[in-house]
Amino acid sequence: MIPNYELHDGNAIPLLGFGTYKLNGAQGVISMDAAINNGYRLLDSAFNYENEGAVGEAVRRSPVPREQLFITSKLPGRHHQYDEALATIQESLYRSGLDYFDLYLIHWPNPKQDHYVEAWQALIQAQKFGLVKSIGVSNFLPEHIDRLIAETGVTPAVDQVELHPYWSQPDVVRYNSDHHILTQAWSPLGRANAVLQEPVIQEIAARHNKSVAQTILRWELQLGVGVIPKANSIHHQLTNLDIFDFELSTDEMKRISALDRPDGMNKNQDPREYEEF
Ligand SMILES: NC(=O)C1=CN([C@@H]2O[C@H](COP(=O)(O)OP(=O)(O)OC[C@H]3O[C@@H](n4cnc5c(N)ncnc54)[C@H](OP(=O)(O)O)[C@@H]3O)[C@@H](O)[C@H]2O)C=CC1
Ligand SMILES: O=C(O)C(=O)[C@@H](O)[C@H](O)C(=O)CO
Repeated sequence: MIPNYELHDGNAIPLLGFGTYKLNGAQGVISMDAAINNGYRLLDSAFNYENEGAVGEAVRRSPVPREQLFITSKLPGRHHQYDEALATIQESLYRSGLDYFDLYLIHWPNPKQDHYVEAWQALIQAQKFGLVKSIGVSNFLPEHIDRLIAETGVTPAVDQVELHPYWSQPDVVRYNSDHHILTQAWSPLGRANAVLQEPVIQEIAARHNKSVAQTILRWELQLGVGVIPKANSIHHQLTNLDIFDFELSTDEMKRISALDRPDGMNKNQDPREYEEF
């Protein structure tokens, strides 16, 4: 039901996945388990979410074979130095109880700290060791990716960035597409902020008999972007999957894209400045 995208390394990734930020502990496992039962195959986690153990437990509880699931985790900023990065990827695996991740990302470039190139070298090595199948980055701008390619010769397979109608980053999406890097949208629903009350999208959604959230996710897919909405609510989980039976027109796509605004970032986490450890 969910289409895959073929990454430049030959691996396939579902274009719609399940975000797990803030899904922790037993309730987190229940929510992730429900998501898999409802049809999601990709779970997006991170070392810093402190829920890699819950992700692993949901995978083990699921009747879906491990090889049909796609599990992502991410390297935190405090462990960018090469040896620490490799040990952290191993620690992520121990926490999850999994043998490998399908995708591992550098969570933030932290350009002031300036160790993201050696973090990338560690991800390249982890892929060679078989700890991770695909490697990528998150919150990287073209200038950061240019440097990774220039200094290592290896292009990330994925760039996971903030993307929703108020912050659609067309330059990043174009750069990634030109380099066969899949852009994946985090907070694709703007973390349920005012965008869900946006009149332009309400009008377009009503025309298609869909919700605003479904219309936004559809707009993102038609931009060529993967999406990982988080939903604890079962109703949200199900409706977010139901976005493959309608299509937005070119004009509707343009009207939603026109909502982009200079102050549209949700929490002012500009990767040029923001550092997360
Ligand atoms: N790489 C990075 O730096 C980052 C990555 N991420 C990843 O991206 C994922 C998604 O982003 P996130 O920040 O969680 O925000 P989302 O944009 O996915 O929004 C989640 C919120 O939207 C609500 N929601 C979900 N579906 C619907 C719907 N159909 N209608 C109305 N409301 C809905 C959820 O409610 P409820 O839960 O109650 O159902 C929740 O409050 C994260 O979980 C994480 O995996 C996020 C931030 C940064
Ligand atoms: O959720 C993530 O992946 C993050 O990187 C965090 O920055 C998150 O966006 C957050 O809101 C932390 O306060």
